[in-house]
Amino acid sequence: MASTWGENIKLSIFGGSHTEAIGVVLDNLPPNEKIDMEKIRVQMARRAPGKDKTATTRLEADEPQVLSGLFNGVTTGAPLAAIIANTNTRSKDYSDLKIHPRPGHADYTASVRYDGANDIRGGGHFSGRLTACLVFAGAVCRQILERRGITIGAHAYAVGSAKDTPFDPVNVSKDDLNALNTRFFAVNSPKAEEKMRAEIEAARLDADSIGGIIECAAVGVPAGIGSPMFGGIENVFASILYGIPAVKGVEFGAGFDVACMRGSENNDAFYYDENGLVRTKTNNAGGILGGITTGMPILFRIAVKPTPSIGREQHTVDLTTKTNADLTIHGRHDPCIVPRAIPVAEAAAALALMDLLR
Ligand SMILES: Cc1cc2nc3c(=O)[nH]c(=O)nc-3n(C[C@H](O)[C@H](O)[C@H](O)COP(=O)(O)O)c2cc1C
Ligand SMILES: C=C(O[C@@H]1CC(C(=O)O)=C[C@@H](OP(=O)(O)O)[C@H]1O)C(=O)O
Repeated sequence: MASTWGENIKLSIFGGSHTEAIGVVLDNLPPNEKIDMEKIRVQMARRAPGKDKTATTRLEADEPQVLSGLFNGVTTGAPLAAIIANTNTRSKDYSDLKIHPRPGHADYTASVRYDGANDIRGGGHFSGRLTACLVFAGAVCRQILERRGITIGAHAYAVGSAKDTPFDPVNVSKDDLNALNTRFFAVNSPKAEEKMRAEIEAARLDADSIGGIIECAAVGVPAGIGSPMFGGIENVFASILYGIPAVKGVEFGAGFDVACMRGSENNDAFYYDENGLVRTKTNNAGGILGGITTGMPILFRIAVKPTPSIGREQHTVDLTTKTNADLTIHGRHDPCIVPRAIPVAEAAAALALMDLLR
């Protein structure tokens, strides 16, 4: 499987939702970087399952066990390897799904691709559980990036029809991002969180699920990072963001809205600020021109689909009898993926920047 990523750093993720553990190897990190395990735990806890009514009831400690690459609290330069135990599995919920693939999940395509040998339990290697590994690796990288003046933060931009206050594309600051990037279900406006929780609860009570959008920003990234044609910021970010299960769209800056703008409206006018730095008056470009950073905040949004495993009866097929069938899924699923995926988006951004800066 293509579970290895990165040009300059090498990220490799292994395991399945119900295997003994999942794990991650991250290679070519700079040596002698101090890594605070407590900061890693804060990020892991933001994503961990079993948190509240917006999440799956599967409860996992998500305590990473570092096997190598850290010694006396600093990176050694050797591959950093960690595992995270799977303890609260309930594999019987999945016994029927090899025959009756879940609409919206990877059961059918995985079975075709891997000749039926794929581990179906908990979604196997396709599970959102694997994002615990992304968060671990991202939590390491973001500590290194912080020391280089880079701060990353994200919030729930939308859940169903409930919307949060978006980032100010020009002035989003380190303080704004630091107010978000250690929180569960981070939002700019508490009112928005209330409305989002109501949307999630309504879907849950309806034996259904709901999607949304996560907005993420990185500030302090100097101008001049990234390369044409395929090594640009958009290329590198998109390739890791699409590795997050359930992500179906990625947009940068004004994104798809540019399609209905005129050039005079979309172009971000340059000016020199009081420190002699080139800045732009607007930031429709999301901090990226020609794949290269402008020095303005990098801004992107990801569209997260509604959780495929829902409680309602659905139509599927029986792969053994080759007939149409009905399916009722038994299991513990997130009614909405957005709240738990916020730290995952930040982690992906940290990995992308680490790769681009290395
Ligand atoms: C943090 C996170 C949690 C998820 N939780 C669930 C879940 O509880 N149930 C489910 O069916 N899918 C869940 N997903 C989504 C599926 O893993 C995903 O839809 C599936 O692997 C198919 O991949 P695709 O949606 O990218 O096509 C979750 C994804 C993430 C990132
Ligand atoms: C365990 C996690 O989320 C899981 C992601 C997931 C899926 O299909 O993606 C399905 C569920 O797995 P299970 O049926 O084993 O409970 C979620 O609980 C996690 O994110 O740590």
